[in-house]
Amino acid sequence: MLPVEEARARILAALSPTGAETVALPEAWNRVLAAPVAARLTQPPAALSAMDGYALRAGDGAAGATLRVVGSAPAGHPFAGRVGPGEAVRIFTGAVLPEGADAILLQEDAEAGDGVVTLREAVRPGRWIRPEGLDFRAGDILLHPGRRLTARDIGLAAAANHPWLSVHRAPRIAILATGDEIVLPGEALPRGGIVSSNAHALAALVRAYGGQPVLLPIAADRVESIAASAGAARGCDLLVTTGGASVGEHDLVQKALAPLGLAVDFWKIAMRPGKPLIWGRLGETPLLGLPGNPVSALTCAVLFLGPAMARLGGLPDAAPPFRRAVTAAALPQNDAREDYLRAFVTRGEAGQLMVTAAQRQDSSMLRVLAGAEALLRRAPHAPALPQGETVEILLLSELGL
Ligand SMILES: Nc1nc2c(c(=O)[nH]1)N[C@H]1C(S)=C(S)[C@@H](COP(=O)(O)OP(=O)(O)OC[C@H]3O[C@@H](n4cnc5c(N)ncnc54)[C@H](O)[C@@H]3O)O[C@H]1N2
Ligand code: MOO
Repeated sequence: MLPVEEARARILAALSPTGAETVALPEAWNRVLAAPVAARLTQPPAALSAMDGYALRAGDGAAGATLRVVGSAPAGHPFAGRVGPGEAVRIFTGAVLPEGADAILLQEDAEAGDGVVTLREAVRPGRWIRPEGLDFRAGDILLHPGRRLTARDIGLAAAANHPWLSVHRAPRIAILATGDEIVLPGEALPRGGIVSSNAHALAALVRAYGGQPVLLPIAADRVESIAASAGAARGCDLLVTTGGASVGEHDLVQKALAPLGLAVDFWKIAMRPGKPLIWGRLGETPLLGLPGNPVSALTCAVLFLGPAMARLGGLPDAAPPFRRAVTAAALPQNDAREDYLRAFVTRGEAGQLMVTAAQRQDSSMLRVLAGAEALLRRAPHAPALPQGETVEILLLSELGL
């Protein structure tokens, strides 16, 4: 069986980023930038006052001096003249510094008279002046491709005079749940019926990873039914199936899709939960076949679908963000499969992450998964560990899950 790392590498090697589309700035939040954002102007475009007060020549700025006020410069209305010796211009925050001036007297340090102003404090040259280009200059590259855009980035792009941005198209991920026993939440349940949680959980996960989920009709455990539903995935960037991945004669995903041109790259990996993972291509569409057990499906989604979506979405780093944590309870020896334990996380006295594996690890138990804060990685053949040892975890909240 294939090691987890190798399985992920093969998945990533088969995928390339989606094309670019242009979106208006408010739509660009959380999208991945596809082209560099260069400043279209210099910011600030000229030297500006950072305070309300008076613009003057620093040489005139001794405490006790009285200057003639020759004009006013509100923001957006630059003073047309020049500040000469013995003169000052009333100025406001964000206004262009008038020619000739090189210092600002704070309003709080000024005594305004009739057409004059007296300095209560000396001024310092350059104080309270934002020089031209303090933040950026025209042509500076402010944001690089591959960046997931934050609210701060949107502000920066707006300040640089970009009304639209070029971003990667959000990956379209088709989700196909299979199984005779599967019904949609809220439907009448036949005897032996199971409510399909996988499709909904996966759709939410796809959203959390910045993709667009496309929910296909549930397929029964019949070759024609699976083939018909899967056909609707054409045009998507990836088809994810759940269920029917294992070895039973009702586990039909591969059998149903083979006549449609399914080329399997690998099936079965050395991982728990998630052993019967399928990776291949259905015609043009990459296919990730997840196991039906809900915890297996979601754990595989974290370890393989998340990275696959990062690659499709144009992010430079697709590896899951493992963190170090300290065991708060002992762990047993592991077998040959890389194990991902549902685990609870607290903070130790020094702020370190402390992790405890849940007692029950059955791959059907969604309540345990929903209550867990992390997946705790156990390498193949990892030895038993006492309390206080370092392990690797994936923090589910950090993944937006
Ligand atoms: N003899 C063997 N049996 C099994 C093996 C094996 O190696 N030899 N592998 C086991 C492992 S590991 C897993 S994981 C499961 C995976 O099986 P399938 O992918 O074929 O999944 P199903 O059999 O269709 O379903 C398994 C389980 O999950 C429930 N399920 C399915 N779809 C959904 C859904 N959309 N929402 C919620 N729950 C779902 C289904 O009812 C089953 O209970 O195989 C083991 N067997
Ligand atoms: O690998 Mo299965 O996912 O053990 O439950």
